[in-house]
Formats: sequence, structure tokens, C-alpha cells
Amino acid sequence: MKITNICCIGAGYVGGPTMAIIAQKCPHINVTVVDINEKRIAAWNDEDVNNIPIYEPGLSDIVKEARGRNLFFSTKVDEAIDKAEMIFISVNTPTKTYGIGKGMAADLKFIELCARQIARVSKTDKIVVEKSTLPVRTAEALKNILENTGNGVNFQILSNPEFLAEGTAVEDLLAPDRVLIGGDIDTEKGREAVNALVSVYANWVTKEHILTTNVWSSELSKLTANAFLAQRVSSINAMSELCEKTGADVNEVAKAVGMDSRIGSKFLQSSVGFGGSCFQKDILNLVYIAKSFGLNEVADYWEQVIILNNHQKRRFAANIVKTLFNTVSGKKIAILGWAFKKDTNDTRESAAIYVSDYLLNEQAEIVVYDPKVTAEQIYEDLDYLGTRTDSENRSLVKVVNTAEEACGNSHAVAVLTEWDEFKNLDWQQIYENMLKPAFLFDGRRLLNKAELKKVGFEVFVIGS
Ligand SMILES: NC(=O)C1=CN([C@@H]2O[C@H](COP(=O)(O)OP(=O)(O)OC[C@H]3O[C@@H](n4cnc5c(N)ncnc54)[C@H](O)[C@@H]3O)[C@@H](O)[C@H]2O)C=CC1
Ligand SMILES: O=C(O)[C@H]1O[C@H](OP(=O)(O)OP(=O)(O)OC[C@H]2O[C@@H](n3ccc(=O)[nH]c3=O)[C@H](O)[C@@H]2O)[C@H](O)[C@@H](O)[C@@H]1O
Repeated sequence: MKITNICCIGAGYVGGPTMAIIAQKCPHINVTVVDINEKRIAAWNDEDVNNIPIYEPGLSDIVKEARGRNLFFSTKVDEAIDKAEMIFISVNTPTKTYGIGKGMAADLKFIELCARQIARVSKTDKIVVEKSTLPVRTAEALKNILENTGNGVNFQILSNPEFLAEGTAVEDLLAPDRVLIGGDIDTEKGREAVNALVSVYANWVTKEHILTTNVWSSELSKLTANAFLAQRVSSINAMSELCEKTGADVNEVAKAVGMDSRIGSKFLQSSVGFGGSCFQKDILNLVYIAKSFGLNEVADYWEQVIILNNHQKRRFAANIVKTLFNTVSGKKIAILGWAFKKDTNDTRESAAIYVSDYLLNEQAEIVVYDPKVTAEQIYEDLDYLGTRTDSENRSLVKVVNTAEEACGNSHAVAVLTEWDEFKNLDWQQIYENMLKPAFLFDGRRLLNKAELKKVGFEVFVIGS
């Protein structure tokens, strides 16, 4: 089957970059990314390509190249579905905040809405691709909705989870470790659909890197990959606490351990705790699925990754309070970095939110600087927690435009995102403008501890 029109529902952190690359690499395919969020679509269409809604190194150039040629952003969802032979569903699948499975299960209401809309609009056969991260066996529910509410056309459902990491989305998409495609390989039509998607990726990904499996393996592999990655971070973070007690250094331990080729060196960077929209959500979902099959030991095993991560964030914040003579009440604390990692403007589940909330509960005054996150977003993140009123957040938290401004007259500085620019700050000058003793808490192991100590800082580095 030849694909000439692709529609992607959801113009977010996955839909936007993924479709931009497909459009760039497949000039013969028209790619339309649709979303119900008008503001987001307007930003994707902004004349100044630097204003696209997602900051990712290299992305704006690709959008510039393909937009208007064969890459389109639109709010006309029905129209794009109707035209396309292949429809990617790339909508959000957050943790449920209500009802059965609250706080654990993935909320699939947006997925179901997409399925119903696709069924209602489609007048020709469609290949429907699950790009969102979904619980294993979601394709079954999708098929049920599509077949029972559709117009009698044939729907093939594929699972094609996305493995890109934010901040490196473009390079990950251009040279993926693997592309995973799950389909109904036992039927002729299923194999045809799988091959159609393989041939899209084959425009830039070698065949050896395209893996095809059954649908359930593909769905479950995505949750498994995120669980394994997050587990490594929690494992090294668990050791970071032990390092602090014993005089071992977590970077040295990570290096020694990672040089064992059976273990490998990646994802062993100790931190204030992992954030991001997916690790926590996907593991909670995995725990929920395991529990729903009565697999309590499996559920408990994975839940510990989250428990340890919450502990890491809390103990980092608690250590600030303890070190500042057991009180931060009325003290000014500078927070450097709000994004959940460098090179992204995404703040979802960022450790900075939780550390700040903890310090605010201890009556600290917070001043935040992040090179890519807006003040509006920072307040929204704190308001969402519901710990205090919106106006209290605005009076206790100040957002400024430079790191120097954030640190001036502060009692302590906490580095919570590993932005490169923090390495090159004039730390001598910052020290001089702070209250003494000047405390510095490096939650990312980003800075040179020995040099900062020489400047005069009292330095605390996670894991040493
Ligand atoms: N953010 C990431 O780095 C990665 C995310 N994923 C998965 O991809 C999925 C999407 O994630 P993000 O792109 O981060 O989410 P996002 O929240 O940035 O984007 C989702 C978009 O879908 C739109 N949407 C929701 N329902 C819609 C509907 N019925 N019709 C049209 N548009 C609709 C929303 O308005 C939103 O703009 C999730 O399942 C996530 O787990 C997978 C790999 C990486
Ligand atoms: O499903 C998803 O959403 C994606 O989740 C992660 O990507 P992402 O969350 O964007 O970024 P990561 O680089 O994985 O970092 C996640 C968090 O872990 C932290 N981290 C990562 C690595 C490490 O060694 N130490 C560490 O603390 C990061 O600072 C960040 O807060 C996975 O890496 C992607 O493969 C996956 O597609």
C-alpha cells in the first residue's frame, strides 16, 4: 500500500518533532499534524519559526524546511483524517486523576475520543498507528471502537511507540536505536499495514534498525523500556545516598560499574530525581497493569523505582533546610533550572517543582531562573499542586531573567537542571553578591566542587 497522506492527531512533544522528521525525510508524503489546541497550532504556524511551541535543538530548521511544502499544522481534524491513508495517534495519555485507577492507570479518554472521531469520519480504509504510549492490549479496545462505530471500512491498528528523549529529539529521530512496529502479522492485511509503515521509516532508517513484532509485545516494550531506564536512575540515586554516608563518590562508583560491558555506562548520572512526563506515568501504569492481573510482587518491584525517586527529591530539599540551620523561613533561595532536564522547555514532573514546593512549605522565598521556561509555566506548575493559593505562589516565588539576578542576596543556590550555561557563570561574582555563609546545593553534579569551595561556598553535591 502506497502512503501519500499522513495525519497525526496531537501536535505535542512527540507528534510535532516526529512528523517534522517524517516530512523532511519523505518529501513525497503530505504530513498534516492536527490538534484541538488552537494556540499550539498557531504557534507551530508562526511566521517566525523560532516561536514554535516546543524547544528542541535543531527542530526549528527542520520545520522551516518542510512547513508549507509537505508539512502542515491545522485544527481541521476531520479533514486531515478523511484525506489520510495512515493516521498516527499521538495524544497525551496522562495518569488518571479521578475514579478507578486514580493516580496509577493511564487516562485513555483522549485516545478513545480519537478512535471515535476516526471511525465517524473515515470513508476509506485506514491504518491507525498508536504513537502514544499505551497500556498493553489498548489496540484491542481501539479495534472494538473502530469496528463497531465505523462506516464499514477496514481499519488496521499498528503499535509504533516512540523512544525519543526530549532535548535530543531530533538526533534520536534521525538515528533511532530501533523503530518498533507491532502489527497483526498473522493476517495478509495486517502484514500489508506493517510493511506500509516500514516503508515510511525505510526512507532514512536501515532495515536492521526496524523491528517488527506482534502488537502486544510492541505496546509492552515501550512501558518496559521506560521502566528499565528509570530503574537505572533510581538505582544510582539509591547509591548516591549511601555514598554521602560512606565517603564514596557516586560518579566514581557509576564509572567503575558502568565500565562493565554487561551493565553499560548510560543512565547512571545521579541527580535530584528524574522528572519528565513519562517515566513516572508509565511506571505507575505498569504497576497498575501488574496489580490488575494479581501480580503483586511484580507491581511492588516496579513501584519501588517511584518510591526511591520521590525520596530523592524530598531528601535533597530536606537537606537544604537542615544545612541552613534547620530553618529557611523568610530566607531567599535561588533555584537555577526549572525544566526536567537541559535543552527542553518541558517542565512536566520536574524535580524543581517538588523541591520548591517543599521549601515553600518551610516558608522560604524562592527566586527561579531557567533559560527556556516562562514565568507563566512556573506559576502554573506550582498552582497545579494545589498546596497554596495562586496568589500565595505569586507572592512567594519570583521569576527572573538571569542566574545572577536569582542568586543576588540569596542565602542558598540550588542547581536543579543541568543547563550548560550554569557551568560558565561567574561564580566568584555570584558568591560576592550572596549572604554569608553562601550555600550551594548541586542536584545535578554539574559544577566543580573544589573550585567553588575555593571561592568560599559551602558546597553540597548529591552523591558525595
Ligand atoms: N514527551 C515525550 O518525550 C514522549 C512522549 N511519549 C508519549 O507520547 C504521547 C504524547 O506525548 P506528548 O507529545 O508529550 O504530549 P503533549 O501533551 O505534548 O501533546 C499531546 C497533544 O494532543 C492534543 N490532543 C489531545 N486530545 C486530542 C484530540 N482528541 N484531538 C486532537 N488533539 C488532541 C493535545 O491538545 C496536545 O497538544 C504520550 O502518550 C506520551 O506518553 C512517548 C515518547 C516520548
Ligand atoms: O517515553 C518518553 O517520554 C521518553 O522518556 C525518556 O525520555 P525523557 O523523559 O525525555 O528524558 P530522559 O533523558 O530519559 O530523562 C528523564 C529524566 O531522568 C533524568 N536522568 C536521566 C539520566 C540519568 O542518568 N540521570 C537522570 O537523572 C533526567 O534528568 C530527566 O529528569 C526516555 O529516555 C525516552 O526513551 C522515552 O521515549
